[in-house]
Formats: sequence, C-alpha cells, structure tokens
Amino acid sequence: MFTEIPAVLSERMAYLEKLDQKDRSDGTPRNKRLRQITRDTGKFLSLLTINIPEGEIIEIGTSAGYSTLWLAFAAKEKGKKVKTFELDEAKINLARETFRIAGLEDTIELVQGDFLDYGHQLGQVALCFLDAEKEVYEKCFRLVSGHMVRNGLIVADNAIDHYEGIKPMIDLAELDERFDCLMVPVGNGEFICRRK
Ligand SMILES: C[S@@+](CC[C@H](N)C(=O)[O-])C[C@H]1O[C@@H](n2cnc3c(N)ncnc32)[C@H](O)[C@@H]1O
Repeated sequence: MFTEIPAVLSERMAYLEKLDQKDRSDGTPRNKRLRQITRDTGKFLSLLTINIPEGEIIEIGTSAGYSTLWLAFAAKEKGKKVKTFELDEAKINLARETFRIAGLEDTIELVQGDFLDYGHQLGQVALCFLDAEKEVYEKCFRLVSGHMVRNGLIVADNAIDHYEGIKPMIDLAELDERFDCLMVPVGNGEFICRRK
C-alpha cells in the first residue's frame, strides 16, 4: 500500500515533516510545536487501520494533521472515515489546510474542542489513536475503553519517550481484563490495547 500513496498526500506529509523538524530546532515553544509522530509510526498506524473491525476510527490530538493523514489513507481504502479532535486554533487551521490539499476532506471530520467534552458522544470504536497531552491519557482511556468493539485497538503514542508521563494509563490498561496490552518499540513507543 505504501507504494500507492498519492503524490498530493506524500508531498503534504513531506512538507509537515520539514515543518516539524524546523519546530524542534528553532526554539519554537513546546505548545506551538507540531510534535508529530515519526514516519514509521505513521506507516504502522496505516497497517493497523487497514485491518480493524467495523466501528469508528478516532484520533485525540490532530496537530497539523500528519498522523491523521496516515490513518485516513488506510481508512479511505476501506471506505471509512476518521474523526479527529484538536484544541488549538492555529493547529486546526493548519490541519484544515492539510486535509484540503491532500484531498481527504471527505474522509476526515475535524472536531474543534477538548476531547474530554465529547467522549460521552462516542459510538462503537474500532481504533483510537491517542496522542494528546500526557496528563489526559488516563482520562481518555477511561472514556474510550467502554466503547471499544471486539478486536478494536487503542494505540497510545509516546509510550517509551514519555513512559513516566503516561504510566497511570498504562497501569490502568494492564490491570483491565477486557484488554490485551503490548508495548511496541516503533517510533517513540506505541502502547497497544486490544479489546478482547
Ligand atoms: C503530540 S500533538 C499531536 C500530533 C499529531 N497526532 C501528529 O502526529 O501529527 C498533541 C496535540 O493534542 C492536542 N490536545 C491536547 N489535549 C487535547 C484534548 N484534550 N483534546 C483535543 N486535543 C488535545 C494539542 O493541542 C496538540 O496539538
């Protein structure tokens, strides 16, 4: 599938990768940085998404839409959509531009606001990519876990480089008998919870 990424999509991905690199080296304050997933993590998300069961695909933490592109690329192949949540207005504007340029506006629904205010509206979830502030991971897990379909996946980013920050969520998930959990050393570490 990676040989079939449309040019407009791979060009926007490359543009965002450069923007993210620039952010990391030019002193941009942390809250303004894009803080994107790695390219390997993006590919990993696409591979997971192409094989998920029926249900919603959601993302918590859009930033400029880089990770959303990897989710949506695979979702589109399956005729599915991605719903992604973002708080920050400047990043929302950049994400809208991303989805328009990549021709994925019909595949992606961008929700402006705090995911924690929307959690109660969730339907049946097949895949949740969690990449927000580390302090909210545990709350997000509590909100999403009851909505997961059988074989659905919660994938939490930064599980290795911010292990201490998200440990409360990891501990909670590992004690939860509804889930099989695994730390995957791709990118910055992806903690995967599969609904049994
Ligand atoms: C690490 S960045 C996301 C990077 C993005 N997933 C990517 O790889 O391209 C985290 C983003 O989550 C957003 N965020 C943090 N807490 C949130 C919340 N409770 N609801 C929605 N967005 C949130 C932040 O504004 C920030 O843009």
